[in-house]
Amino acid sequence: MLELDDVAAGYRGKPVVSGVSVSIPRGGWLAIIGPNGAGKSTLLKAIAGLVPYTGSVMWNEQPVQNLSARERAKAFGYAPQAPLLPDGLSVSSYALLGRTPHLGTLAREGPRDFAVVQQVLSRLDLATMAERKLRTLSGGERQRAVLARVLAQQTGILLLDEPTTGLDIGHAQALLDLVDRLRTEDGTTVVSTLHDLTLAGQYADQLVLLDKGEVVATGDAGRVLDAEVLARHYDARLNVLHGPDGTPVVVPKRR
Ligand SMILES: Nc1ncnc2c1ncn2[C@@H]1O[C@H](COP(=O)(O)OP(=O)(O)OP(=O)(O)O)[C@@H](O)[C@H]1O
Repeated sequence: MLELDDVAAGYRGKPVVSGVSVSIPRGGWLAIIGPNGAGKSTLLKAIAGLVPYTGSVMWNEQPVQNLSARERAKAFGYAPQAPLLPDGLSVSSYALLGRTPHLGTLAREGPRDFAVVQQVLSRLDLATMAERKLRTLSGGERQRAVLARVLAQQTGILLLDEPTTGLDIGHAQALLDLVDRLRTEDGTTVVSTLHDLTLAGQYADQLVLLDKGEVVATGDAGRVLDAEVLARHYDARLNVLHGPDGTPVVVPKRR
């Protein structure tokens, strides 16, 4: 269980997000949605321990501040929105970095580590470019390499900042399906920001809508993806239709 209670976070002592309280059960998926600048990435970074916060973040009933660096790296896998990549590294060497928290002091990677990396690369459609340098990849391929490193980390919680940015619809679906499988098979807990509201509703079982740093709606997709609520907070013209299984489909309306 990941529990946030009255979390506020920001920069140089000035909060940009506040009053966030939410519980995500093991294997749950929380999508943080909201307009640009609402504070989504900041909230994710606070959970990852990368920006200071007030309030509490508990993992399995323990404050995460009490975790050692290694425990934290085993518990939290964080994929930032636009990471700086070591361009000269190959895709497989980069993904192998995700195994670091699992190695003993001074220990080298073993067969299991290589097997995990190989499996993740193949699931992300990167197996054929395992030996390519990161600088030679396309934008979407680089994005998938970042996710490969985080997935190879095999953490209890995945914190994914806009994981589908730059991915075509097929690769976006493959990635989200893979993450979904990890949570159902391994009980991985997922917190992700997502701009694609339809995908957020399809994959997450809980959504938090942030606007100007505050939670303005929370609950399942049927509740949060409400046309009037979204139009107001995104300042957008849109309709919410419903797919055959009842999931909301958010459609922009041209003037
Ligand atoms: N390092 C920083 N120092 C100061 N202010 C920052 C910093 N990073 C973000 N901010 C500000 O905090 C606010 C929230 O930013 P954040 O990146 O969390 O928003 P977001 O909801 O993820 O936006 P987007 O959808 O555009 O990615 C914005 O006003 C942003 O300008």
